[in-house]
Amino acid sequence: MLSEISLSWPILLQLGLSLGLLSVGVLAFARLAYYRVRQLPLRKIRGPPSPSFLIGHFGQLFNTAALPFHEEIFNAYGNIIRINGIVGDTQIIVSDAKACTSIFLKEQDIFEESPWALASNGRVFGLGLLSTMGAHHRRQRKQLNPVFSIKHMRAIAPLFQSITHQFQDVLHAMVDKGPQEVDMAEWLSRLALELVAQGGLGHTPTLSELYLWREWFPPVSNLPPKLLRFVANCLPWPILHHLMHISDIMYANAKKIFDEKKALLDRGDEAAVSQIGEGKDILSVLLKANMAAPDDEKMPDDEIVAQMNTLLFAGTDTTSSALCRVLHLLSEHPTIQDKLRAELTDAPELDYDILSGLPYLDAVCRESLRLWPPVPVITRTCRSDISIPLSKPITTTDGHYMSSLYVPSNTDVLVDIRAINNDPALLGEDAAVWRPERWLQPLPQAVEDARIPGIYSNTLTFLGGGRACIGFKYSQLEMKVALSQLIRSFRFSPSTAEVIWRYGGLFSPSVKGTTTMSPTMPILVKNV
Ligand code: HEM
Repeated sequence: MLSEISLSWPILLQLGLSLGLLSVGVLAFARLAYYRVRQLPLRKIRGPPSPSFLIGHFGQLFNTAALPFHEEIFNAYGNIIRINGIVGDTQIIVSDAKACTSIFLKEQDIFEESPWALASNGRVFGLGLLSTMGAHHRRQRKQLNPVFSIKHMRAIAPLFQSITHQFQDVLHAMVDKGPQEVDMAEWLSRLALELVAQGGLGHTPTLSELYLWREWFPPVSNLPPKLLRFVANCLPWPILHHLMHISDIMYANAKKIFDEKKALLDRGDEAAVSQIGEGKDILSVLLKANMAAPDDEKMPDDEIVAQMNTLLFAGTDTTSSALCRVLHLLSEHPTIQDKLRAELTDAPELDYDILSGLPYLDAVCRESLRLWPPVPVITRTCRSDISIPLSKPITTTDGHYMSSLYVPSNTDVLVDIRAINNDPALLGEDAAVWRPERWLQPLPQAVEDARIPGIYSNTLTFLGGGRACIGFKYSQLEMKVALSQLIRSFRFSPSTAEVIWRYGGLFSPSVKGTTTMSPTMPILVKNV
Protein backbone atom coordinates (compact mmCIF):
# COMPACT_ATOMS: atom_id res chain seq x y z
CA MET A 1 0.00 0.00 0.00
CA LEU A 2 2.79 2.36 1.04
CA SER A 3 4.79 1.67 -2.13
CA GLU A 4 1.65 2.31 -4.24
CA ILE A 5 1.28 5.76 -2.62
CA SER A 6 4.95 6.67 -3.08
CA LEU A 7 4.81 5.48 -6.72
CA SER A 8 1.81 7.65 -7.40
CA TRP A 9 3.56 10.91 -6.33
CA PRO A 10 5.65 11.33 -9.47
CA ILE A 11 2.62 10.44 -11.53
CA LEU A 12 0.54 12.99 -9.65
CA LEU A 13 3.25 15.58 -10.13
CA GLN A 14 3.41 14.83 -13.84
CA LEU A 15 -0.35 14.99 -14.08
CA GLY A 16 -0.41 18.31 -12.23
CA LEU A 17 2.27 19.76 -14.48
CA SER A 18 0.54 18.54 -17.63
CA LEU A 19 -2.77 19.99 -16.45
CA GLY A 20 -1.06 23.28 -15.61
CA LEU A 21 0.58 23.47 -19.03
CA LEU A 22 -2.66 22.49 -20.72
CA SER A 23 -4.62 25.24 -18.92
CA VAL A 24 -1.95 27.82 -19.82
CA GLY A 25 -2.19 26.64 -23.44
CA VAL A 26 -6.01 26.72 -23.44
CA LEU A 27 -6.03 30.19 -21.86
CA ALA A 28 -3.47 31.48 -24.38
CA PHE A 29 -5.47 29.95 -27.24
CA ALA A 30 -8.75 31.41 -25.90
CA ARG A 31 -7.13 34.84 -25.58
CA LEU A 32 -5.76 34.61 -29.13
CA ALA A 33 -9.12 33.43 -30.48
CA TYR A 34 -10.87 36.27 -28.61
CA TYR A 35 -8.65 38.89 -30.25
CA ARG A 36 -8.88 37.29 -33.67
CA VAL A 37 -12.70 37.26 -33.46
CA ARG A 38 -12.73 40.91 -32.39
CA GLN A 39 -10.60 41.70 -35.44
CA LEU A 40 -13.13 40.13 -37.85
CA PRO A 41 -14.50 43.53 -39.04
CA LEU A 42 -10.99 44.36 -40.32
CA ARG A 43 -11.18 41.45 -42.77
CA LYS A 44 -13.47 43.62 -44.92
CA ILE A 45 -10.61 45.93 -45.69
CA ARG A 46 -8.81 45.11 -48.92
CA GLY A 47 -5.26 43.86 -48.85
CA PRO A 48 -2.89 41.32 -50.37
CA PRO A 49 -3.57 37.61 -49.75
CA SER A 50 -1.53 36.28 -46.82
CA PRO A 51 1.35 34.02 -47.88
CA SER A 52 1.69 32.35 -44.45
CA PHE A 53 -0.56 31.77 -41.45
CA LEU A 54 2.43 31.79 -39.09
CA ILE A 55 4.16 35.01 -40.10
CA GLY A 56 1.58 36.64 -42.37
CA HIS A 57 3.15 39.36 -44.54
CA PHE A 58 6.03 40.09 -42.16
CA GLY A 59 8.55 38.34 -44.43
CA GLN A 60 7.56 40.64 -47.31
CA LEU A 61 7.10 43.84 -45.29
CA PHE A 62 10.20 43.78 -43.12
CA ASN A 63 13.26 42.86 -45.07
CA THR A 64 16.01 44.96 -46.55
CA ALA A 65 14.52 44.74 -50.06
CA ALA A 66 10.91 45.38 -48.98
CA LEU A 67 10.37 48.78 -50.63
CA PRO A 68 8.92 47.43 -53.94
CA PHE A 69 6.37 45.38 -51.96
CA HIS A 70 5.29 48.47 -49.99
CA GLU A 71 4.93 50.42 -53.24
CA GLU A 72 3.09 47.57 -54.96
CA ILE A 73 0.44 47.23 -52.25
CA PHE A 74 0.03 51.01 -52.01
CA ASN A 75 -0.62 51.16 -55.77
CA ALA A 76 -3.02 48.22 -55.59
CA TYR A 77 -4.98 49.00 -52.41
CA GLY A 78 -4.48 52.69 -51.61
CA ASN A 79 -4.22 54.51 -48.29
CA ILE A 80 -5.78 51.86 -46.02
CA ILE A 81 -4.48 48.31 -46.44
CA ARG A 82 -5.18 45.13 -44.48
CA ILE A 83 -2.19 42.89 -43.88
CA ASN A 84 -1.49 39.89 -41.66
CA GLY A 85 0.93 39.60 -38.77
CA ILE A 86 1.89 36.63 -36.61
CA VAL A 87 -0.57 33.66 -36.38
CA GLY A 88 -3.51 35.25 -38.12
CA ASP A 89 -3.20 38.70 -36.51
CA THR A 90 -4.75 41.44 -38.66
CA GLN A 91 -2.99 44.78 -38.95
CA ILE A 92 -3.63 47.93 -40.95
CA ILE A 93 -1.21 50.02 -43.01
CA VAL A 94 -2.33 53.65 -43.00
CA SER A 95 -1.27 56.53 -45.25
CA ASP A 96 -4.51 58.54 -45.09
CA ALA A 97 -3.97 62.09 -43.74
CA LYS A 98 -7.22 62.30 -41.77
CA ALA A 99 -6.65 58.89 -40.16
CA CYS A 100 -3.13 60.04 -39.24
CA THR A 101 -4.60 63.15 -37.60
CA SER A 102 -6.59 60.85 -35.30
CA ILE A 103 -3.60 58.58 -34.69
CA PHE A 104 -1.06 61.29 -33.88
CA LEU A 105 -3.15 64.21 -32.63
CA LYS A 106 -6.78 63.71 -31.67
CA GLU A 107 -6.57 60.17 -30.29
CA GLN A 108 -2.88 59.93 -29.50
CA ASP A 109 -3.53 58.45 -26.06
CA ILE A 110 -5.38 55.56 -27.73
CA PHE A 111 -2.82 55.05 -30.51
CA GLU A 112 0.27 54.79 -28.31
CA GLU A 113 3.72 53.38 -28.94
CA SER A 114 3.52 49.57 -29.21
CA PRO A 115 4.02 47.72 -25.89
CA TRP A 116 6.90 45.60 -27.25
CA ALA A 117 8.71 48.76 -28.42
CA LEU A 118 8.25 50.47 -25.04
CA ALA A 119 9.53 47.36 -23.24
CA SER A 120 12.55 46.78 -25.44
CA ASN A 121 13.50 50.48 -25.49
CA GLY A 122 13.21 50.51 -21.71
CA ARG A 123 15.61 47.58 -21.43
CA VAL A 124 18.21 49.17 -23.70
CA PHE A 125 18.02 52.89 -22.90
CA GLY A 126 16.29 53.06 -19.52
CA LEU A 127 13.21 55.17 -18.84
CA GLY A 128 13.76 57.78 -21.55
CA LEU A 129 11.34 59.34 -24.04
CA LEU A 130 11.17 56.19 -26.18
CA SER A 131 10.12 54.01 -23.23
CA THR A 132 7.50 56.05 -21.39
CA MET A 133 3.91 56.95 -22.25
CA GLY A 134 0.95 59.00 -21.03
CA ALA A 135 1.48 61.52 -18.22
CA HIS A 136 5.03 60.27 -17.53
CA HIS A 137 6.02 60.86 -21.17
CA ARG A 138 4.37 64.32 -21.21
CA ARG A 139 6.27 65.33 -18.05
CA GLN A 140 9.57 64.30 -19.63
CA ARG A 141 8.77 66.17 -22.86
CA LYS A 142 7.93 69.31 -20.89
CA GLN A 143 11.40 69.28 -19.34
CA LEU A 144 13.26 68.41 -22.52
CA ASN A 145 11.43 70.73 -24.96
CA PRO A 146 13.27 73.95 -23.98
CA VAL A 147 16.62 72.24 -24.59
CA PHE A 148 15.65 71.95 -28.27
CA SER A 149 14.42 75.54 -28.61
CA ILE A 150 15.55 77.86 -31.43
CA LYS A 151 17.39 79.97 -28.84
CA HIS A 152 19.43 76.96 -27.84
CA MET A 153 19.99 75.88 -31.46
CA ARG A 154 21.38 79.33 -32.22
CA ALA A 155 23.77 78.99 -29.28
CA ILE A 156 24.95 75.52 -30.27
CA ALA A 157 25.49 76.29 -34.00
CA PRO A 158 29.16 77.43 -33.60
CA LEU A 159 29.96 74.12 -31.88
CA PHE A 160 28.47 72.23 -34.85
CA GLN A 161 30.51 74.40 -37.22
CA SER A 162 33.76 73.66 -35.45
CA ILE A 163 33.12 69.88 -35.24
CA THR A 164 32.26 69.78 -38.95
CA HIS A 165 35.42 71.81 -39.76
CA GLN A 166 37.56 69.11 -38.15
CA PHE A 167 35.93 66.44 -40.31
CA GLN A 168 36.27 68.66 -43.37
CA ASP A 169 40.03 68.96 -42.76
CA VAL A 170 40.37 65.17 -42.69
CA LEU A 171 38.44 64.88 -45.96
CA HIS A 172 40.60 67.62 -47.53
CA ALA A 173 43.73 65.68 -46.62
CA MET A 174 42.26 62.54 -48.22
CA VAL A 175 41.52 64.15 -51.59
CA ASP A 176 44.41 66.59 -51.63
CA LYS A 177 46.31 64.75 -54.35
CA GLY A 178 43.30 64.19 -56.61
CA PRO A 179 39.75 62.76 -56.68
CA GLN A 180 39.22 59.80 -54.34
CA GLU A 181 36.43 57.30 -53.73
CA VAL A 182 35.44 57.84 -50.12
CA ASP A 183 32.97 55.83 -48.05
CA MET A 184 30.84 58.82 -47.09
CA ALA A 185 28.48 56.63 -45.02
CA GLU A 186 31.24 55.87 -42.53
CA TRP A 187 32.37 59.49 -42.56
CA LEU A 188 28.86 60.90 -42.04
CA SER A 189 27.96 58.34 -39.37
CA ARG A 190 30.97 59.43 -37.36
CA LEU A 191 30.11 63.09 -37.88
CA ALA A 192 26.47 62.54 -36.81
CA LEU A 193 27.58 60.60 -33.73
CA GLU A 194 30.06 63.31 -32.80
CA LEU A 195 27.44 66.06 -33.26
CA VAL A 196 24.90 64.30 -31.03
CA ALA A 197 27.51 63.22 -28.50
CA GLN A 198 29.24 66.59 -28.10
CA GLY A 199 26.06 68.59 -28.56
CA GLY A 200 24.07 66.17 -26.42
CA LEU A 201 26.39 64.87 -23.74
CA GLY A 202 29.09 67.47 -24.05
CA HIS A 203 31.48 64.57 -24.48
CA THR A 204 33.37 63.05 -27.36
CA PRO A 205 32.20 59.47 -27.98
CA THR A 206 34.06 56.21 -27.52
CA LEU A 207 31.22 54.10 -28.86
CA SER A 208 31.34 54.61 -32.60
CA GLU A 209 30.30 51.02 -33.23
CA LEU A 210 26.95 51.22 -31.47
CA TYR A 211 24.97 52.75 -34.34
CA LEU A 212 25.55 49.64 -36.40
CA TRP A 213 23.49 47.45 -34.12
CA ARG A 214 20.31 49.29 -33.47
CA GLU A 215 18.31 47.54 -36.17
CA TRP A 216 19.20 44.16 -34.74
CA PHE A 217 17.46 44.66 -31.47
CA PRO A 218 14.69 42.07 -31.25
CA PRO A 219 11.40 42.54 -29.41
CA VAL A 220 12.80 41.29 -26.10
CA SER A 221 10.04 40.30 -23.72
CA ASN A 222 9.14 41.86 -20.40
CA LEU A 223 11.35 39.58 -18.32
CA PRO A 224 12.74 41.00 -15.06
CA PRO A 225 16.26 42.40 -15.71
CA LYS A 226 18.16 39.64 -13.91
CA LEU A 227 16.19 36.85 -15.58
CA LEU A 228 16.49 38.58 -18.96
CA ARG A 229 20.26 38.78 -18.52
CA PHE A 230 20.42 35.10 -17.50
CA VAL A 231 18.32 33.99 -20.49
CA ALA A 232 20.29 36.22 -22.88
CA ASN A 233 23.60 34.84 -21.61
CA CYS A 234 22.37 31.26 -22.10
CA LEU A 235 21.19 31.85 -25.67
CA PRO A 236 23.82 31.03 -28.33
CA TRP A 237 23.20 34.35 -30.08
CA PRO A 238 26.31 36.51 -30.49
CA ILE A 239 24.40 39.57 -31.73
CA LEU A 240 22.27 39.57 -28.58
CA HIS A 241 25.38 39.26 -26.39
CA HIS A 242 26.94 42.11 -28.31
CA LEU A 243 23.83 44.24 -27.83
CA MET A 244 23.73 43.54 -24.09
CA HIS A 245 27.40 44.47 -23.94
CA ILE A 246 26.79 47.73 -25.84
CA SER A 247 23.81 48.54 -23.64
CA ASP A 248 26.02 48.02 -20.54
CA ILE A 249 28.84 50.19 -21.90
CA MET A 250 26.36 52.86 -23.00
CA TYR A 251 24.78 53.01 -19.60
CA ALA A 252 28.15 53.03 -17.81
CA ASN A 253 29.51 55.78 -20.09
CA ALA A 254 26.43 57.99 -19.90
CA LYS A 255 26.29 57.50 -16.12
CA LYS A 256 29.98 58.39 -15.74
CA ILE A 257 29.61 61.57 -17.82
CA PHE A 258 26.43 62.43 -15.95
CA ASP A 259 28.07 61.92 -12.52
CA GLU A 260 31.10 64.03 -13.48
CA LYS A 261 28.97 66.88 -14.81
CA LYS A 262 26.59 66.79 -11.89
CA ALA A 263 29.46 66.87 -9.40
CA LEU A 264 31.00 69.88 -11.19
CA LEU A 265 27.69 71.71 -11.30
CA ASP A 266 27.00 70.89 -7.64
CA ARG A 267 30.39 72.46 -6.85
CA GLY A 268 29.47 75.46 -9.03
CA ASP A 269 32.43 74.74 -11.36
CA GLU A 270 30.91 76.16 -14.59
CA ALA A 271 34.32 76.67 -16.23
CA ALA A 272 35.10 72.96 -16.07
CA VAL A 273 31.66 72.02 -17.39
CA SER A 274 32.32 74.21 -20.42
CA GLN A 275 35.52 72.45 -21.42
CA ILE A 276 33.81 70.02 -23.79
CA GLY A 277 30.66 70.97 -25.63
CA GLU A 278 31.23 74.56 -24.50
CA GLY A 279 28.70 74.02 -21.70
CA LYS A 280 25.83 74.41 -24.20
CA ASP A 281 25.32 70.69 -24.69
CA ILE A 282 21.91 69.22 -23.92
CA LEU A 283 23.08 67.42 -20.79
CA SER A 284 24.55 70.57 -19.19
CA VAL A 285 21.48 72.64 -20.07
CA LEU A 286 19.14 69.91 -18.85
CA LEU A 287 21.04 69.43 -15.61
CA LYS A 288 20.95 73.14 -14.86
CA ALA A 289 17.22 73.35 -15.70
CA ASN A 290 16.53 70.28 -13.57
CA MET A 291 18.37 71.75 -10.61
CA ALA A 292 16.28 74.92 -10.90
CA ALA A 293 12.94 73.04 -11.39
CA PRO A 294 10.44 72.71 -8.51
CA ASP A 295 10.86 69.41 -6.62
CA ASP A 296 7.71 67.78 -8.01
CA GLU A 297 8.88 68.40 -11.60
CA LYS A 298 12.48 67.25 -11.19
CA MET A 299 13.54 64.26 -13.29
CA PRO A 300 15.30 61.53 -11.29
CA ASP A 301 19.00 61.02 -12.15
CA ASP A 302 18.45 57.65 -13.86
CA GLU A 303 15.86 59.20 -16.19
CA ILE A 304 18.31 61.91 -17.23
CA VAL A 305 20.90 59.23 -18.03
CA ALA A 306 18.19 57.35 -19.99
CA GLN A 307 17.42 60.51 -21.99
CA MET A 308 21.06 60.78 -22.99
CA ASN A 309 21.14 57.17 -24.21
CA THR A 310 17.86 57.76 -26.06
CA LEU A 311 19.16 60.88 -27.81
CA LEU A 312 22.35 59.13 -28.88
CA PHE A 313 20.38 56.35 -30.52
CA ALA A 314 17.47 58.37 -31.88
CA GLY A 315 19.70 61.14 -33.21
CA THR A 316 22.68 59.41 -34.77
CA ASP A 317 21.52 56.90 -37.40
CA THR A 318 18.59 59.05 -38.50
CA THR A 319 20.71 62.11 -39.23
CA SER A 320 23.50 60.17 -40.91
CA SER A 321 20.95 58.32 -43.06
CA ALA A 322 19.44 61.68 -44.08
CA LEU A 323 22.83 63.22 -44.84
CA CYS A 324 23.90 60.18 -46.88
CA ARG A 325 20.69 60.39 -48.87
CA VAL A 326 21.13 64.09 -49.72
CA LEU A 327 24.73 63.57 -50.73
CA HIS A 328 23.81 60.55 -52.85
CA LEU A 329 21.06 62.51 -54.61
CA LEU A 330 23.33 65.52 -55.14
CA SER A 331 26.04 63.29 -56.60
CA GLU A 332 23.51 62.00 -59.14
CA HIS A 333 22.20 65.49 -59.97
CA PRO A 334 25.25 67.69 -60.74
CA THR A 335 23.15 70.66 -61.91
CA ILE A 336 21.31 70.83 -58.60
CA GLN A 337 24.61 70.38 -56.76
CA ASP A 338 26.11 73.34 -58.67
CA LYS A 339 23.06 75.52 -57.99
CA LEU A 340 23.31 74.74 -54.28
CA ARG A 341 27.06 75.44 -54.28
CA ALA A 342 26.44 78.81 -55.92
CA GLU A 343 23.94 79.78 -53.21
CA LEU A 344 26.33 78.69 -50.44
CA THR A 345 29.37 80.40 -51.96
CA ASP A 346 27.46 83.67 -52.33
CA ALA A 347 26.33 83.62 -48.68
CA PRO A 348 28.34 86.10 -46.60
CA GLU A 349 28.69 83.91 -43.53
CA LEU A 350 27.12 80.65 -42.47
CA ASP A 351 25.82 81.40 -38.97
CA TYR A 352 22.51 79.99 -37.71
CA ASP A 353 20.26 82.73 -39.08
CA ILE A 354 21.88 82.90 -42.51
CA LEU A 355 21.88 79.10 -42.85
CA SER A 356 18.21 78.92 -41.88
CA GLY A 357 17.34 81.58 -44.46
CA LEU A 358 19.02 80.00 -47.52
CA PRO A 359 16.07 78.99 -49.73
CA TYR A 360 17.75 76.44 -51.99
CA LEU A 361 19.58 74.65 -49.16
CA ASP A 362 16.24 74.46 -47.37
CA ALA A 363 14.49 73.16 -50.50
CA VAL A 364 17.14 70.46 -51.02
CA CYS A 365 16.73 69.28 -47.39
CA ARG A 366 12.93 69.35 -47.50
CA GLU A 367 12.72 67.50 -50.79
CA SER A 368 15.16 64.78 -49.69
CA LEU A 369 13.39 64.28 -46.36
CA ARG A 370 10.01 64.20 -48.11
CA LEU A 371 10.89 61.71 -50.83
CA TRP A 372 13.15 59.57 -48.67
CA PRO A 373 12.18 59.85 -44.99
CA PRO A 374 14.97 58.07 -43.06
CA VAL A 375 12.32 56.30 -40.92
CA PRO A 376 9.90 55.00 -43.58
CA VAL A 377 7.28 53.35 -41.36
CA ILE A 378 6.30 53.38 -37.67
CA THR A 379 3.90 51.27 -35.61
CA ARG A 380 1.29 52.23 -33.03
CA THR A 381 -0.94 49.87 -31.03
CA CYS A 382 -4.58 50.82 -30.54
CA ARG A 383 -5.39 50.72 -26.79
CA SER A 384 -9.22 50.70 -27.02
CA ASP A 385 -11.90 50.18 -29.70
CA ILE A 386 -12.33 53.27 -31.83
CA SER A 387 -13.67 54.52 -35.18
CA ILE A 388 -11.56 57.09 -36.98
CA PRO A 389 -12.66 59.20 -39.96
CA LEU A 390 -10.93 58.86 -43.36
CA SER A 391 -10.09 61.58 -45.89
CA LYS A 392 -11.88 59.66 -48.64
CA PRO A 393 -14.09 56.55 -48.46
CA ILE A 394 -12.56 53.17 -49.24
CA THR A 395 -14.24 50.24 -50.99
CA THR A 396 -14.53 47.11 -48.86
CA THR A 397 -14.06 43.50 -50.05
CA ASP A 398 -17.87 43.16 -50.37
CA GLY A 399 -18.13 46.27 -52.54
CA HIS A 400 -19.45 48.73 -49.92
CA TYR A 401 -18.05 52.18 -49.15
CA MET A 402 -16.50 52.90 -45.76
CA SER A 403 -15.85 56.51 -44.69
CA SER A 404 -14.46 55.68 -41.25
CA LEU A 405 -12.20 52.93 -40.03
CA TYR A 406 -13.15 50.81 -37.03
CA VAL A 407 -10.02 49.70 -35.14
CA PRO A 408 -10.48 47.14 -32.33
CA SER A 409 -8.22 47.44 -29.28
CA ASN A 410 -4.85 45.68 -29.48
CA THR A 411 -4.63 46.15 -33.25
CA ASP A 412 -1.27 47.26 -34.59
CA VAL A 413 -1.42 50.13 -37.05
CA LEU A 414 1.56 50.72 -39.33
CA VAL A 415 1.84 54.29 -40.57
CA ASP A 416 3.56 54.37 -43.95
CA ILE A 417 5.38 57.68 -43.70
CA ARG A 418 6.97 57.33 -47.13
CA ALA A 419 3.62 56.62 -48.82
CA ILE A 420 1.92 59.68 -47.35
CA ASN A 421 4.90 61.94 -48.20
CA ASN A 422 4.84 60.66 -51.79
CA ASP A 423 1.13 60.36 -52.44
CA PRO A 424 0.50 61.35 -56.11
CA ALA A 425 -3.13 62.15 -55.19
CA LEU A 426 -1.75 65.05 -53.12
CA LEU A 427 1.45 66.08 -54.86
CA GLY A 428 0.60 65.24 -58.46
CA GLU A 429 2.16 62.92 -60.99
CA ASP A 430 5.74 63.96 -60.22
CA ALA A 431 5.43 62.97 -56.53
CA ALA A 432 8.15 60.32 -56.94
CA VAL A 433 10.61 62.74 -58.57
CA TRP A 434 13.32 64.45 -56.51
CA ARG A 435 12.71 68.08 -57.43
CA PRO A 436 13.85 70.65 -54.80
CA GLU A 437 12.28 73.45 -56.89
CA ARG A 438 8.81 72.34 -55.77
CA TRP A 439 9.53 74.01 -52.42
CA LEU A 440 10.29 77.37 -54.03
CA GLN A 441 6.67 77.76 -55.12
CA PRO A 442 3.33 77.14 -53.37
CA LEU A 443 2.52 73.44 -52.89
CA PRO A 444 -0.55 72.02 -54.70
CA GLN A 445 -3.85 72.92 -53.05
CA ALA A 446 -4.52 69.20 -52.42
CA VAL A 447 -1.52 69.06 -50.07
CA GLU A 448 -2.75 72.09 -48.11
CA ASP A 449 -6.29 70.68 -47.98
CA ALA A 450 -5.10 67.26 -46.76
CA ARG A 451 -3.72 68.80 -43.54
CA ILE A 452 -1.05 66.18 -42.95
CA PRO A 453 -0.50 66.27 -39.16
CA GLY A 454 3.32 66.45 -39.30
CA ILE A 455 5.55 69.03 -37.64
CA TYR A 456 7.68 69.46 -40.77
CA SER A 457 6.65 70.78 -44.16
CA ASN A 458 3.39 68.92 -44.78
CA THR A 459 5.21 65.61 -44.33
CA LEU A 460 5.28 62.94 -41.63
CA THR A 461 9.07 62.58 -41.72
CA PHE A 462 9.40 63.77 -38.10
CA LEU A 463 5.85 62.71 -37.23
CA GLY A 464 3.40 64.96 -35.36
CA GLY A 465 1.70 65.17 -31.99
CA GLY A 466 3.03 64.36 -28.54
CA ARG A 467 5.56 61.79 -29.75
CA ALA A 468 6.89 63.78 -32.71
CA CYS A 469 10.66 63.92 -33.09
CA ILE A 470 11.94 66.21 -30.36
CA GLY A 471 15.28 66.60 -32.16
CA PHE A 472 13.96 67.82 -35.48
CA LYS A 473 15.39 71.35 -35.27
CA TYR A 474 18.65 69.90 -33.99
CA SER A 475 18.84 67.57 -37.00
CA GLN A 476 17.96 70.39 -39.41
CA LEU A 477 20.85 72.41 -38.03
CA GLU A 478 23.22 69.43 -38.23
CA MET A 479 22.25 68.79 -41.85
CA LYS A 480 22.53 72.40 -42.93
CA VAL A 481 25.90 72.94 -41.23
CA ALA A 482 27.32 69.71 -42.66
CA LEU A 483 25.97 70.26 -46.19
CA SER A 484 27.02 73.90 -46.33
CA GLN A 485 30.62 73.07 -45.48
CA LEU A 486 30.83 69.96 -47.66
CA ILE A 487 29.25 71.38 -50.80
CA ARG A 488 31.28 74.58 -50.65
CA SER A 489 34.54 72.65 -50.45
CA PHE A 490 34.01 69.44 -52.42
CA ARG A 491 32.38 68.13 -55.57
CA PHE A 492 30.60 64.78 -55.24
CA SER A 493 29.92 62.36 -58.10
CA PRO A 494 28.78 58.72 -58.34
CA SER A 495 31.41 56.06 -57.75
CA THR A 496 31.86 53.02 -59.97
CA ALA A 497 30.09 50.85 -57.37
CA GLU A 498 26.28 50.92 -57.43
CA VAL A 499 24.81 52.29 -54.19
CA ILE A 500 21.50 50.74 -53.15
CA TRP A 501 19.32 51.57 -50.12
CA ARG A 502 18.29 48.94 -47.61
CA TYR A 503 14.76 49.18 -46.25
CA GLY A 504 14.20 48.69 -42.51
CA GLY A 505 13.45 50.66 -39.35
CA LEU A 506 15.79 53.06 -41.09
CA PHE A 507 16.92 53.41 -44.71
CA SER A 508 20.63 52.69 -44.96
CA PRO A 509 23.00 52.81 -47.93
CA SER A 510 24.92 49.81 -49.15
CA VAL A 511 26.83 48.60 -52.19
CA LYS A 512 24.91 46.30 -54.53
CA GLY A 513 26.08 42.71 -54.21
CA THR A 514 27.64 43.08 -50.73
CA THR A 515 26.24 41.54 -47.57
CA THR A 516 27.71 43.71 -44.81
CA MET A 517 25.09 45.32 -42.58
CA SER A 518 27.20 48.44 -41.92
CA PRO A 519 26.06 51.45 -43.94
CA THR A 520 28.42 51.91 -46.92
CA MET A 521 28.29 54.62 -49.58
CA PRO A 522 31.33 55.09 -51.82
CA ILE A 523 31.28 58.46 -53.57
CA LEU A 524 33.87 60.15 -55.75
CA VAL A 525 35.08 63.26 -53.93
CA LYS A 526 37.28 66.04 -55.31
CA ASN A 527 38.21 69.49 -54.12
CA VAL A 528 36.20 72.33 -55.64
C1 HEM B 1 16.73 63.38 -40.05
C2 HEM B 1 16.83 63.07 -38.79
C3 HEM B 1 15.71 62.51 -37.94
C4 HEM B 1 14.55 61.90 -38.31
C5 HEM B 1 14.04 61.60 -39.71
C6 HEM B 1 13.84 61.57 -37.08
C7 HEM B 1 12.59 60.96 -37.06
C8 HEM B 1 11.93 60.62 -35.90
C9 HEM B 1 10.67 59.92 -35.86
C10 HEM B 1 9.88 59.44 -37.07
C11 HEM B 1 10.33 59.78 -34.57
C12 HEM B 1 9.09 59.06 -34.01
C13 HEM B 1 9.44 57.64 -33.65
C14 HEM B 1 8.30 56.89 -33.04
O1 HEM B 1 7.45 57.47 -32.38
O2 HEM B 1 8.26 55.68 -33.20
C15 HEM B 1 11.38 60.38 -33.77
C16 HEM B 1 11.39 60.42 -32.40
C17 HEM B 1 12.44 60.92 -31.66
N1 HEM B 1 13.57 61.54 -32.14
FE1 HEM B 1 14.01 61.88 -34.07
N2 HEM B 1 14.57 61.98 -36.02
C18 HEM B 1 15.73 62.58 -36.49
C19 HEM B 1 16.72 63.16 -35.74
C20 HEM B 1 16.75 63.23 -34.37
C21 HEM B 1 17.78 63.86 -33.58
C22 HEM B 1 19.00 64.59 -34.16
C23 HEM B 1 17.46 63.66 -32.27
C24 HEM B 1 18.19 64.12 -31.02
C25 HEM B 1 19.21 64.90 -30.95
C26 HEM B 1 16.22 62.91 -32.24
C27 HEM B 1 15.57 62.52 -31.09
C28 HEM B 1 14.36 61.87 -31.07
C29 HEM B 1 13.70 61.45 -29.84
C30 HEM B 1 14.25 61.62 -28.44
C31 HEM B 1 12.51 60.86 -30.22
C32 HEM B 1 11.44 60.29 -29.30
C33 HEM B 1 10.42 61.38 -29.04
C34 HEM B 1 9.29 60.95 -28.13
O3 HEM B 1 8.89 59.79 -28.13
O4 HEM B 1 8.79 61.84 -27.43
N3 HEM B 1 15.81 62.68 -33.52
N4 HEM B 1 12.34 60.89 -34.62
